Amino acid sequence: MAQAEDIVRIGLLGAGNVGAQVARTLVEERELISARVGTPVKLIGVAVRDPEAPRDWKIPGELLTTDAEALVDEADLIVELIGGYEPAGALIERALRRGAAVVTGNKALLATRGAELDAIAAETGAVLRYEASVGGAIPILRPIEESLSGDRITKVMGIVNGTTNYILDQMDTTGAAFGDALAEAQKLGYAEADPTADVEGHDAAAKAAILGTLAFHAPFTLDEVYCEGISQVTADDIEAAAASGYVIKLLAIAEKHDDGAVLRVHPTLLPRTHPLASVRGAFNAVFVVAENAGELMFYGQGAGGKPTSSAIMGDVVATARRLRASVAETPTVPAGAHLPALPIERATTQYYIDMQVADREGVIAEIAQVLADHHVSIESMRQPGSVSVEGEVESGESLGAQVQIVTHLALEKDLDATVKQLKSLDVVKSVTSVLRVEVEK
Ligand SMILES: NC(=O)c1ccc[n+]([C@@H]2O[C@H](COP(=O)([O-])OP(=O)(O)OC[C@H]3O[C@@H](n4cnc5c(N)ncnc54)[C@H](O)[C@@H]3O)[C@@H](O)[C@H]2O)c1
Ligand SMILES: N[C@@H](CCO)C(=O)O
Ligand code: NA
Repeated sequence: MAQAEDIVRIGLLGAGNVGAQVARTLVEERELISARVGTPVKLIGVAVRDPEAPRDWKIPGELLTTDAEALVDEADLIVELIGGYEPAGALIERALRRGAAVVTGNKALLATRGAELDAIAAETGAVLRYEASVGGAIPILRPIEESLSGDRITKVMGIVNGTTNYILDQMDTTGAAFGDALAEAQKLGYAEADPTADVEGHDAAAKAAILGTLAFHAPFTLDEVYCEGISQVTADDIEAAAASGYVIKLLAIAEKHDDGAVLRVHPTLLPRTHPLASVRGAFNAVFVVAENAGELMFYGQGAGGKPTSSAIMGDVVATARRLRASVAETPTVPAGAHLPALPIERATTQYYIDMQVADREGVIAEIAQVLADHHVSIESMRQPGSVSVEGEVESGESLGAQVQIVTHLALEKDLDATVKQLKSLDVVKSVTSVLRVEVEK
């Protein structure tokens, strides 16, 4: 596309939370960005759905258009910030097919059609970059793709959704109600257009698929990620966790095994001393473990218009430099690469089990035996004291007691079988919650 000393013509699709900030930077900081690229850059148009809509930054009227396709056909570099599958997917494909570069933050699309879009880009020699899609402002994809390209990554684990971290943090620290905390996260520009994607873990799962793909050099898709969101996490769970010295976080984990990889997203208990436990508000943090590098931690603002625009602009500068230099890129995921996604039953982690049990002798021994029978060993056990069951208690009936167990590392398959058998015991009235625990990084 652009030749040396040419102007790099940039087309922006979407001017919402992130897009408006990107437009502002491209207009107000045009000289700086051009100097960083080494070639003049120019924002030639901003495709929007409604030119009259109020925005966080007022875009000059002459840049606004509702004809996204025409803009795609004219620009050297397209920044896609509409989000969702369509029309974003078709517009990105259209740009790549004509060899134009694309910068996007669209994790939902990348986690479903990433390999296909990469293949189109490879075919036409177009550049496709998406640093903003994971961890907002945090430089995480480029370090994985470039800085760690001479090492073997074995695990990536982190807090990658700002909205849910904000909600859990507010519930934990201020006792805010779930709905109020979500409304605030939406107001602050952290949430997806449909916040179900955040709350049910789909956004984090898309990010897990992207992280796994780049870390393990093989394609993984959203539907290969085991996913549990935070809608089942109650204020009682958070309180019980706090009483035992834990905090609940939604973690995304991609773990390499000899014969594949387990990718999973679920609420997780972390000891308050764990580095990820202190990640507050909409901040994100990602641990990367590599054979030679050991443990690395990346931390920063994971959501919000301005922070995310920083990652978009980094990709814009890097891409515009590439257009100018016309250097071919070696793909991070080689054509034909394949690594099986393993089922959640293959995951190994620690577990927290909270139960209401009969308050009588021998109960603990009976429970311990069930765990032992399934090769699940106990790290710690608490009995926060007898608690009353709700409603009327007839005289002579036992009140029941609470038992909280944290296991050592166990296989998910064994844990499932353990919980199933515990539920069938007469002495176990109910298993109130089962949560995975990460004690180690
Ligand atoms: N907000 C964040 O913190 C954040 C962080 C990282 C990545 N992202 C991703 O960036 C993208 C944009 O996020 P956002 O928060 O800015 O979303 P947003 O909903 O605020 O903005 C999207 C904009 O696109 C517009 N739009 C919809 N259809 C259009 C069309 N056909 N043509 C032109 N414009 C159209 C909408 O009117 C809206 O203004 C999404 O893919 C999101 O997942 C967002
Ligand atoms: N909705 C996303 C935006 C950042 O990708 C989040 O809350 O993390
Ligand atoms: Na990022």
